[in-house]
Amino acid sequence: MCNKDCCALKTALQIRRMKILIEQRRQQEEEANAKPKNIIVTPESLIYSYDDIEKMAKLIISRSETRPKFGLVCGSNLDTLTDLIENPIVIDYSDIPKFPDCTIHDHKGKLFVGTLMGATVIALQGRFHHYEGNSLASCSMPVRVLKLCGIEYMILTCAAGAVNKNYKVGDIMLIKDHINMFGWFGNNPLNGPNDLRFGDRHVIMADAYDEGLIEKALEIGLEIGQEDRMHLGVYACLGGPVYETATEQRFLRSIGVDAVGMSLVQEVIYARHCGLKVFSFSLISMPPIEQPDMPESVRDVSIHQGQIVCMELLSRMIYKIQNNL
Ligand SMILES: O=P(O)(O)O[C@@H]1C[C@H](O)[C@@H](CO)O1
Ligand code: HPA
Repeated sequence: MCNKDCCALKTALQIRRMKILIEQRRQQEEEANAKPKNIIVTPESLIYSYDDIEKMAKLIISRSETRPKFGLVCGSNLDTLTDLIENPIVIDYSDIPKFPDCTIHDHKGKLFVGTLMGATVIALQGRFHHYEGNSLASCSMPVRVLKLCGIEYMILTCAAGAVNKNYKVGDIMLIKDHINMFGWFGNNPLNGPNDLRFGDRHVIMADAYDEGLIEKALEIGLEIGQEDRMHLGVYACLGGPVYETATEQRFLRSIGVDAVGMSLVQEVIYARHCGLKVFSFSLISMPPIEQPDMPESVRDVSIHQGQIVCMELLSRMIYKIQNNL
């Protein structure tokens, strides 16, 4: 299913050609970086320097005895994912120099370092959203910190509203692709001078969501008998904090979007820029606009059931990856 759905344009040949082009441009970029800059907008990429990121990473890994393999960002309604982490060391964001504050419900501003299914995991209980007043580079900065901590896999989660009429509250959407509305209008966390220590100037996004990891997640859905609750879909990031209008939702549906949210894609961009493998899923927290809204108590129960499935999915994913299953 994945091969068919996961982008017709993603042929191996096309990606290889793009990689050759990127390699050719690396040298030009090194030369260009050495020249004085003539920058007309405040560049996102200058907000955190490599040194800033390295200092944060050193502080975090000094608290861990083993090398972390997995990074996790817990979305809204998904802070309970950190309950899976054994013997965690917990660091307040306020103790990490230059980390912004979390200002919204469910995002507690705590970083966990610990073990999950035998692997060392660094989990962020709280992300930064653009609508809170953060630049996109600040929103995605933690991904670079985790990269310098040594992780290989970036697991990104979020709450989302259903656009696909077959989705229900409490369902899980495995993200196979996204539409980056910010990017359409020239707003990208990579805007500005590129630091080659993180990655190349241009980033291929046609294979952003790792197909092998999606396959594993689909297998897990079957193993735990939750395949009806689990979907494979396309996420669109709007700016928030307002929810989309009915017309916006119909428009999103018409262009192939299955769920809509206010985050995640900028983190995926940073993760792919620095070569991390990405696995992402959304917990559906709002029904599509055409479905009648449900009483709060019913919605809470459905979300709670979804949270439990997300916990099972996460721990089995880590187990499978860790044991090459
Ligand atoms: O961090 P995520 O994307 O999970 O949070 C979403 C976006 C809003 O902050 C909130 C809306 O319900 O959930
Ligand atoms: O319904 C939604 N719409 C947009 N963003 C969201 N984030 C959580 N739920 C939603």
